[in-house]
Amino acid sequence: MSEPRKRIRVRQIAQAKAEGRRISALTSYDCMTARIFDEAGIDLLLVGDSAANVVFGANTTLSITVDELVPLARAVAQAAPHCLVVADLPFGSYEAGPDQALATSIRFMKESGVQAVKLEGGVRSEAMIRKVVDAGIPVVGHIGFTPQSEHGLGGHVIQGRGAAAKQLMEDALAVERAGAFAVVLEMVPASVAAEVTKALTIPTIGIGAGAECDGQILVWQDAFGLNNGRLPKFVRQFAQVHEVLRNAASEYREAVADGSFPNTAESYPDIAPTV
Ligand SMILES: Nc1nc(=O)c2c([nH]1)NC[C@@H]1CN(c3ccc(C(=O)N[C@@H](CCC(=O)O)C(=O)O)cc3)CN21
Ligand SMILES: CC(C)C(=O)C(=O)O
Ligand SMILES: [Mg+2]
Repeated sequence: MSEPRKRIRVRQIAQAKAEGRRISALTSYDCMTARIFDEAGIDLLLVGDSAANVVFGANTTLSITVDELVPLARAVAQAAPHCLVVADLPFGSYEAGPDQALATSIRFMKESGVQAVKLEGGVRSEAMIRKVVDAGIPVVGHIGFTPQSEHGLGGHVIQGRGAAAKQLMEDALAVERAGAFAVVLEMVPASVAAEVTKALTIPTIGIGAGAECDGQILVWQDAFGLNNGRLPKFVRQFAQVHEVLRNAASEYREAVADGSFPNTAESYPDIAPTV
């Protein structure tokens, strides 16, 4: 008999890099997808502030609040017993300083049951990461294109190209030095991400950062084709869920319209049949 699958912990994520095993990560925002991705053996689930876009319909991630993200994080943490579950700290919930970062992280740990938090920024966020880590809360960093600063960065701009590679490396080293157990690299040239991955002892998890990162993450609605809008270049569609759901909804509508749903088996008789 095989041993029951245990929850993946920060230690196993670090081990994966040492042993050259790639880390698979996806976003999740609800109990149903969390259960499915857990069953599929995904290592890490991120309750991303991208919920602002793919759950609440906003154009940027800036508007989502801690009060909005905590219940989604609770749903995911509860439904995924084997994945390492990480929650994003929303914009405005940690930048004021280490004390704010810790207070928000403690809220996520107490109220949602996630096992780690993620926050954006390298050198500029070093003190915040250190404070949270020192309280015993595992932290994932996030550098390169950081969506919460998209207005400052001037849109969805590739980071770390040419001379900017040096700053990206400094950000990566700052995140590692501060005690983060992993770092997301978003929208950076593959060659630069490869250099950063080699320079760090903690795993890099790429999104638009090439194949040489220690792991990959995608927003699930992009990866599985629920989102059929314009997708970033780094997305591969592994399924077409939008079509599956639209066809199912059309069939349901037709069955209701022509009276074929519900049939007798889907209805209650007045008196239960005797066996
Ligand atoms: N659905 C979704 N997927 C994501 O990957 C994602 C979010 N939402 N929300 C938070 C951030 C924002 N991210 C984004 C959003 C858009 C582009 C994008 O459109 N990129 C274009 C080029 C830039 C442009 O023209 O705006 C590309 O083709 O890669 C990239 C990353 C990544 N994250
Ligand atoms: C795309 C990932 C890394 C993210 O931060 C999010 O989904 O919010
Ligand atoms: Mg995010």
